[in-house]
Amino acid sequence: MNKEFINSLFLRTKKQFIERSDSPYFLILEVDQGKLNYYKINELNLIQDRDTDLYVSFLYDNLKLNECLKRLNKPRIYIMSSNVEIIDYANQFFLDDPRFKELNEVYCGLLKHRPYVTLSFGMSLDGKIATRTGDSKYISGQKSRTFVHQLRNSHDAILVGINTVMIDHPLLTTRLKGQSKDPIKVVLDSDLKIDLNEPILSQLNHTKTIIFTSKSVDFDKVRKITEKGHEVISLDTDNKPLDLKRVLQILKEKGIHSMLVEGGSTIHFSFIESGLFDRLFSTISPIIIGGMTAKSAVEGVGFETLKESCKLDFNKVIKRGSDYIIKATPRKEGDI
Ligand SMILES: NC(=O)C1=CN([C@@H]2O[C@H](COP(=O)(O)OP(=O)(O)OC[C@H]3O[C@@H](n4cnc5c(N)ncnc54)[C@H](OP(=O)(O)O)[C@@H]3O)[C@@H](O)[C@H]2O)C=CC1
Ligand SMILES: Nc1c(N[C@@H]2O[C@H](COP(=O)(O)O)[C@@H](O)[C@H]2O)[nH]c(=O)[nH]c1=O
Repeated sequence: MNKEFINSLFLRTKKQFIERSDSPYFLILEVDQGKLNYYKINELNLIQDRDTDLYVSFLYDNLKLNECLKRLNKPRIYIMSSNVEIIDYANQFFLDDPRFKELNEVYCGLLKHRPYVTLSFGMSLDGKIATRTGDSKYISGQKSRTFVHQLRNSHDAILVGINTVMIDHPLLTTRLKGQSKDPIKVVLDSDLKIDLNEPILSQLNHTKTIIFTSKSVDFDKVRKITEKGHEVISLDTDNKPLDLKRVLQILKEKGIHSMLVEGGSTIHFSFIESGLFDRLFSTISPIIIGGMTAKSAVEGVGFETLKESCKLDFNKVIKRGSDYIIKATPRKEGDI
């Protein structure tokens, strides 16, 4: 794909994207051998890039998208939008259509130099994500956990911090009825503390795990991990915490376009503080955990003043079983 071409398109339309509340999306089709089969180009005013096999169209409604996709034969599809609802819709559409499931070459996301980042956590009514002893499985009820597995299914990767791995020993797989896809697992672990017997490093796991570390780590351990089929990426510094921008950039270069961040509290704060997320799902369950030392959903050092705090918009409240899932997105500058 010609990134420069796409970037220039994005820049040209940025103003329009931001100003319209029903922001349009554009569809980029990379088509087999330059042929658009069974498809009337004029219908969507497709623009063709001279140097590549890319066709671009600006779309305003989902119906047209359905029509267009049904007629195409083996396209690679990139749907870009500044509107997360559209991304959700498009993800849903492709997941429901077996033809596109097979293609597995669909990218729905924002045009950025990093993956599209979704934060998700399950907390008690009093904002705790674990008890003081670290017991956390599970705070969320069965139905909201299914929702989280749907999120896992629709993201390319899932990221957690090393403490979560060491305390929870998670699987981080997608467990849904019927066909589903496991995300690539990503762990931030500066000192490579991860135990080789962790479930996410077991060979029974289908997708690989990428561990980000700092420069000085035990190379023998790195070898053992890579022999199991996983990857260790050492950032060229011993600075702590690991540089999230760099981590995200590397993941994007590896073809990871969307990433779910599932904790814990320290990781959440890092993403929030640096503004490196696009949406957040907070699942609230009707239980109270209490305890000064029990982890809250977001910790780290926290913001000093309310002025500095992270402002969000509530977009949606979803009821799943006895839980409420709140979807929120970062408030854009200038919003009230
Ligand atoms: N209910 C829920 O939804 C969830 C609950 N949890 C709970 O959260 C708890 C763990 O949370 P917590 O202790 O905060 O630990 P985290 O899982 O957030 O891991 C934090 C560690 O990650 C490493 N790290 C590396 N780079 C970064 C970075 N840029 N930003 C932040 N951390 C980085 C650091 O260790 P180092 O310096 O060694 O690299 C840091 O101490 C567990 O009890 C778990 O059960 C976790 C997830 C979800
Ligand atoms: N406990 C908890 C969550 N925990 C997250 O899920 C991970 C466990 O995944 P798995 O081993 O695949 O089931 C755990 O390490 C943490 O990242 N998430 C939620 O939505 N709600 C919950 O109540």
